[in-house]
Amino acid sequence: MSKVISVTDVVTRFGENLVHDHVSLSVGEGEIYGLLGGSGSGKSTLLREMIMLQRPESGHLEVLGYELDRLSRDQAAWLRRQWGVLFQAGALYSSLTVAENIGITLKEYTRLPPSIIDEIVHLKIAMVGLPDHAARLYPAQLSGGMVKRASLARALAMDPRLLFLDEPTSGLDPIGAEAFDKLILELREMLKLTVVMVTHDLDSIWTTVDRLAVLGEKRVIAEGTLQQVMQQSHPVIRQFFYGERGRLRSHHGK
Ligand SMILES: Nc1ncnc2c1ncn2[C@@H]1O[C@H](COP(=O)(O)OP(=O)(O)OP(=O)(O)O)[C@@H](O)[C@H]1O
Repeated sequence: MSKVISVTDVVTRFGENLVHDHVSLSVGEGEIYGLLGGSGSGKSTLLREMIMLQRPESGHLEVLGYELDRLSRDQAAWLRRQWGVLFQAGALYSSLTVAENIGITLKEYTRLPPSIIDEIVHLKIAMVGLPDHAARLYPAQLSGGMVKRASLARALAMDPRLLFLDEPTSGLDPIGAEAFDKLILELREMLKLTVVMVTHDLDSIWTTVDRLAVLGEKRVIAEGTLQQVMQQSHPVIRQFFYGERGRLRSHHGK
């Protein structure tokens, strides 16, 4: 499997706070890759580094064959259009309708006529399982699950090859979270996406993730398939998957 993201020896520091101390991992094409770890272990920061919102102090990140610290402006602009991002809070513009939120990047980055943009917007709305009338609603008129789906539709507006998700199921009830996981799996199949997902939702990990890295103690404690990672005896991993009582913390099998 070819690599689409390589993180090599990344060191990240905020003032005195050393967050990553030589973190390395790689994401293969077409994978749903989970970034796991306790609160403050640097998952979101690593995701932000992958999408060029932040730079590490040292080390290398390579995405789709490009080293992120050696890009021309044109290459950086091209690369930014190869991914869609779903941030934790959804981050839709509250003064725009769902359709306007989804169409905004198409308006900005393409010269497509409004009628075609409108068609694409409605296609994306259908793709994420929202009813067509949701196009006319404002974010405040949506349920939590609908906000996630509308944000996902916006992330998919430019037909990205990569999708970055930061805690996609947080704030959803178990049924909503399960439906969202199913949607991610369907979209990966349909659109041949590679997905990087920050999560600590165990059910989500069981059902969606192909490979994962567990961050802890400022580094990658384990990387591999769920089976490979669960075989590790590191206390952080035992605690994460087996909890205080040493019993497996999820009922779902993959
Ligand atoms: N912009 C910033 N300035 C200063 N410190 C930061 C900044 N961003 C993150 N940090 C710190 O870096 C550490 C890692 O934060 P990060 O949000 O990446 O962790 P996380 O694993 O995603 O945590 P959570 O699961 O709680 O979201 C934390 O100690 C945080 O306070």
